[in-house]
Amino acid sequence: MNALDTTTSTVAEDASMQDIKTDVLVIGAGSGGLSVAYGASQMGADVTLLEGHKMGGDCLNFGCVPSKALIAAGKHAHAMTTGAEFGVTPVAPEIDYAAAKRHVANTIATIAPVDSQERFEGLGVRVIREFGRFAGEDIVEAGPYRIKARRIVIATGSSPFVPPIPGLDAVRHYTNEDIFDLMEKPDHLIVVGGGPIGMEMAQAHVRLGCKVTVIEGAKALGKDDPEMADVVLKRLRAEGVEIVEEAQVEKVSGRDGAITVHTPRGDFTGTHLLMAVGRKANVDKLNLDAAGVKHDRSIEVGADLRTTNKKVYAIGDVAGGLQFTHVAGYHGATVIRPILFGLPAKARTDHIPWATYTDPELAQVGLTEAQAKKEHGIHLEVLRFPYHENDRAIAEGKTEGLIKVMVYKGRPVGVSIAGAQAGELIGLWALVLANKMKISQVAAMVAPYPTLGEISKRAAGQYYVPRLFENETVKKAVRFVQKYLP
Ligand SMILES: Cc1cc2nc3c(=O)[nH]c(=O)nc-3n(C[C@H](O)[C@H](O)[C@H](O)COP(=O)(O)OP(=O)(O)OC[C@H]3O[C@@H](n4cnc5c(N)ncnc54)[C@H](O)[C@@H]3O)c2cc1C
Ligand SMILES: NC(=O)c1ccc[n+]([C@@H]2O[C@H](COP(=O)([O-])OP(=O)(O)OC[C@H]3O[C@@H](n4cnc5c(N)ncnc54)[C@H](O)[C@@H]3O)[C@@H](O)[C@H]2O)c1
Repeated sequence: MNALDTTTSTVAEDASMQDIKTDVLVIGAGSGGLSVAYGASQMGADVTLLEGHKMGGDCLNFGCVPSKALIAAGKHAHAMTTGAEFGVTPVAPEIDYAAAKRHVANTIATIAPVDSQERFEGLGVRVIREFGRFAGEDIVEAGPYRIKARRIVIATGSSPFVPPIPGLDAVRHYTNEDIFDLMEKPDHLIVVGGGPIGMEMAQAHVRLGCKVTVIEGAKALGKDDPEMADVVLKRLRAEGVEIVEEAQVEKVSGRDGAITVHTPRGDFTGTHLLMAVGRKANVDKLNLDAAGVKHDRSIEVGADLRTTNKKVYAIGDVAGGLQFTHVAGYHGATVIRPILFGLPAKARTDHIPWATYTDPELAQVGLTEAQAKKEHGIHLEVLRFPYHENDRAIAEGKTEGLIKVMVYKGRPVGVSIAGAQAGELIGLWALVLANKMKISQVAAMVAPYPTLGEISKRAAGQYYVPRLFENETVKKAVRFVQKYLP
C-alpha cells in the first residue's frame, strides 16, 4: 500500500480534501500509537497512522532513549573517579560534553529505524505526517486528508508542562525537548523539579562535570517510598548535587549565563535552567469536542481505555495515569482486542512496574509500604533485605540500598527496590504481581550465586523466618521427631 493511497468512498464535503476510509486510525506515532499500528496491521486491519512531528514520539526523541544515553555517559565518567577501593587509581576525566551529546544523537539514530515511517509503510500501514484534528465523531482531518475510521485511537502523548512563573518567559530555559540538543556544557545547571526527569538529568550532569542545583517545590522523588528515595538522594548529594526541597519557584530573573530562581528557601543562580516540573497531555490540537470526547487535563477513559465516544480510545500519556513507555505499549496491546474483535478488555494498573535510572536505581511495582498499610492494616507483612548482605553487591562495591516486599495473606501486593540494577530486579516481581503469585513461589526459586537477584529470594525467605526459625512449635516438633528418627 502506498503511504498516500486513498479510497474512492466519499466522506468529504470540502472537495479540495482527499478522502480516506480506514478500519483503525491511530493518532500519534509514539510508544502507544506504534504498538497499536503494528498489532492491528499485522492482524489484518487497514490501519492509518498520523504523526505531526517525529516518528517514535517522546520516548525515542526527547525522553527515555536520550536520557538513558546521557546517563550512560555520566556512568563512564563516574567510574573513572571511583576505582580506588578496587586498586584502580582515580583520574579526573576529561569531559567532551558535545561528544556525550553526539552519543545521545547516535543512540537515537540507531534505534530510529524501528519506529520509522519506512518500516511501518513496509508493514502495510498508511502513514501520514500531519497533525490530526477531529471533524466529527468518527472523522479526523489531517493536512489535505479527511479520514473516516471505524475505530480511532488517540495516542498523542504529553509535553513538558512549563508553569507561568513570573520572569520565566524572559530567560532562556530548557525542557526535555531541547536539553539533549544543547552542545555547550553548562557550568552550573539549575534543575527545577525533583521528579524522575529532574533527578536523572541532575546526576548525569554532575557526573559530566557540571555544578548542579535541584530546586524542588515539595519532596524530591516524592512519588516513591520516602525510605527508598532517601537512598538515592543521599547518593546524589554525596556526588555533589545540591538538592533544595520545599522550595517552590516563585520568580525567575537574570539573563543568559546568570539565571536566578527565587524561592522561599533563598535565591539560586546558575548558568543554565532546565524545567522538569511535570507533563501536560497533548489535547489542544485535537478538537476533541467535535467528537464528543470528554477531557480535562487529560482524556477521560474507563478501565477499557474507551473515551466518552464509544468509537474512540485513548492510550498512553494522553490518557493520564501512569506515564511510561511500557504503559503506553501495554495500553496499545489492550485495545487491540476490542478494536479488532469487538471483545472486552481492561487495562490493569496493579502490576505495572516503573524505575528511575539514577545510580542507585529506584524501582516499584504495586503498592508502596504506606499504601499497603492503608489498604491492609495490621495484616500486612513487610519483608526487607539489604544490599549490604548480598555477596555480589559487596564484591562490586554496590552495597547501598534495600528491597521491601509488602505481603498480604501470603501474596506480594507491592515491592520497592532502591539499589544497583533495581530496574532489572523489579521484573521478577512484576511477573509475581501480574499473576498474583504467592511469596512461597518466589522463595522456592533457586537464584544463581552470586547475583543481585538473590536479594529477591532472600527477601521472600524472610517470610519464613518467624514461621520456621523463630517458632517454638516447630522447634518442639523437630526435637520430638529427632528423638525417634532412626
Ligand atoms: C526525559 C524523559 C525521560 C523518560 N524516561 C522514561 C523511561 O526511562 N522509561 C519509561 O517507561 N518512560 C520514560 N519516559 C516517559 C515516556 O517517554 C512516555 O511515557 C511515553 O513516550 C508515552 O508514549 P505515548 O505513545 O503516550 O506518547 P508519545 O511517545 O509522546 O507520542 C505521542 C506522539 O503523538 C504525536 N502527536 C501529538 N498530537 C498529535 C496530533 N494531533 N496528530 C498527530 N500526531 C500527534 C506527537 O508528535 C508524538 O510523536 C520519559 C519521559 C521523559 C520526558
Ligand atoms: N525512568 C522513568 O521511567 C522516567 C524518567 C523520566 C520521566 N518519566 C515520566 O515522566 C513523568 C514526568 O516527570 P517529571 O519529573 O517532569 O514530573 P513529576 O511530576 O514526576 O515531578 C515534577 C516535580 O516538580 C515539582 N515542582 C512542580 N512545580 C514546581 C515549582 N514551581 N518549583 C519547584 N518544583 C516544582 C513537583 O513537586 C514534582 O516533584 C514522570 O512522572 C514519569 O511518568 C519516567
